[in-house]
Amino acid sequence: MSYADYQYEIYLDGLRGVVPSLPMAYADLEAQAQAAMSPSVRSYVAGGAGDEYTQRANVSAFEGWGLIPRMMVSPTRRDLSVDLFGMRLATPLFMAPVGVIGLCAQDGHGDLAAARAAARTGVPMVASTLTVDPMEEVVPAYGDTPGFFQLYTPADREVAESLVHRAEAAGFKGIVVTLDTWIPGWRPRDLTAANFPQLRGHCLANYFSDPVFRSRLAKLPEDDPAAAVMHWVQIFGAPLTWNDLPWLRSMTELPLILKGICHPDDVRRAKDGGVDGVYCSNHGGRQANGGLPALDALPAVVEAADGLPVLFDSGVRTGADVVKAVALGATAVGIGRPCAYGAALGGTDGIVHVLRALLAETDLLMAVDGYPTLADLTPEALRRVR
Ligand SMILES: Cc1cc2nc3c(=O)[nH]c(=O)nc-3n(C[C@H](O)[C@H](O)[C@H](O)COP(=O)(O)O)c2cc1C
Ligand SMILES: O=C(O)C(=O)c1ccccc1
Repeated sequence: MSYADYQYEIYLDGLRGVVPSLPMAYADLEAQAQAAMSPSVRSYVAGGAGDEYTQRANVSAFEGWGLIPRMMVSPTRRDLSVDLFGMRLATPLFMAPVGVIGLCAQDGHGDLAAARAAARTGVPMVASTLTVDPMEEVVPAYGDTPGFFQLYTPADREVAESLVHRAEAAGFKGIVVTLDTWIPGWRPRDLTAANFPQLRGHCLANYFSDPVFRSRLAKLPEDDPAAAVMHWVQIFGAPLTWNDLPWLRSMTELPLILKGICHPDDVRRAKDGGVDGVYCSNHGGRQANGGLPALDALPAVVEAADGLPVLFDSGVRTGADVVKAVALGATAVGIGRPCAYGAALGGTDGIVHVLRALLAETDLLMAVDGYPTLADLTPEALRRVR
């Protein structure tokens, strides 16, 4: 069995007259999923900051590199597995944290859909702080696949500590602290519709179920949801400084990963502060417009990380993108919007399809181009084409 076998499965189904019900090309996935979403979920998921230049550049940056084919390697068996924080993962993929993926699934439980997709594929999910279902209900659906908890660090430190301790107790295998979103970026699509899902009370289950958060309220969220949302607004974001890293580090013995790191100096400070990994990302161009595509930030981040694991996301749409990110030094590659679109079209099955298609294409590229293991994918395998 290899990931490439997904294509034989599809062609053999075709002999029985069965054609795939889910899209094969990313452009079709995106178009069909956006059509299936409500206008408010669509603008939130599909949109980004400003005129979305950076969001588009994240995707087109991959076209700036070409993989050089190698022949006579006979890569009949490929190895896509990676070591991450002492765990052996079957593939380099993970599901990037997507708050509101919960709302993307037609049944309104997209976090559980993603968790079940993790169980079925072995691709870990990084669960957002912003989920429809509380973390204690998400983790059991992971099966044997490890999962990670993404923390938006609340200004109320005791709430932050409570969330992290719950994440540990729930069984997550690492904490990803997102640094680039203590305040939302300027998002014209959402502003046009005056639409921000969390303000309407969506995806706040981790807060509303939190004993410390609840202890701060005059009336419980069940009795006065509007007041609970307003309290959430007040504590949601804390603009952290490097002086806060010792506190973050002290909160957990689980692997600690900082998300949103794009500058080599920030990598060095993170390393000095004892993190276990850095996560190079510009939040899919949702936060700051006009910046460097995340892929272009990756090589310097990898160099400064000097052996520390580097997670990467922003703009990954195809197997070729996965191969290029790995060749530029990513230890693991995060899939964001494509999973949300998979959830919109087919819940768990839709996400599983998106992940299997990405893995099949990655595996086939390694086969056709003669790179049997991820370790063979180095910067020398790539050439800048523009
Ligand atoms: C709808 C949506 C919600 C997101 N929510 C979160 C979140 O809760 N926490 C977080 O760290 N990143 C969040 N992200 C950012 C993703 O983790 C990831 O960085 C981004 O999706 C990568 O860009 P791409 O999807 O265009 O590849 C979100 C992204 C999207 C599209
Ligand atoms: O939409 C996002 O990307 C996101 O993660 C977020 C969450 C809360 C406030 C602002 C942005």
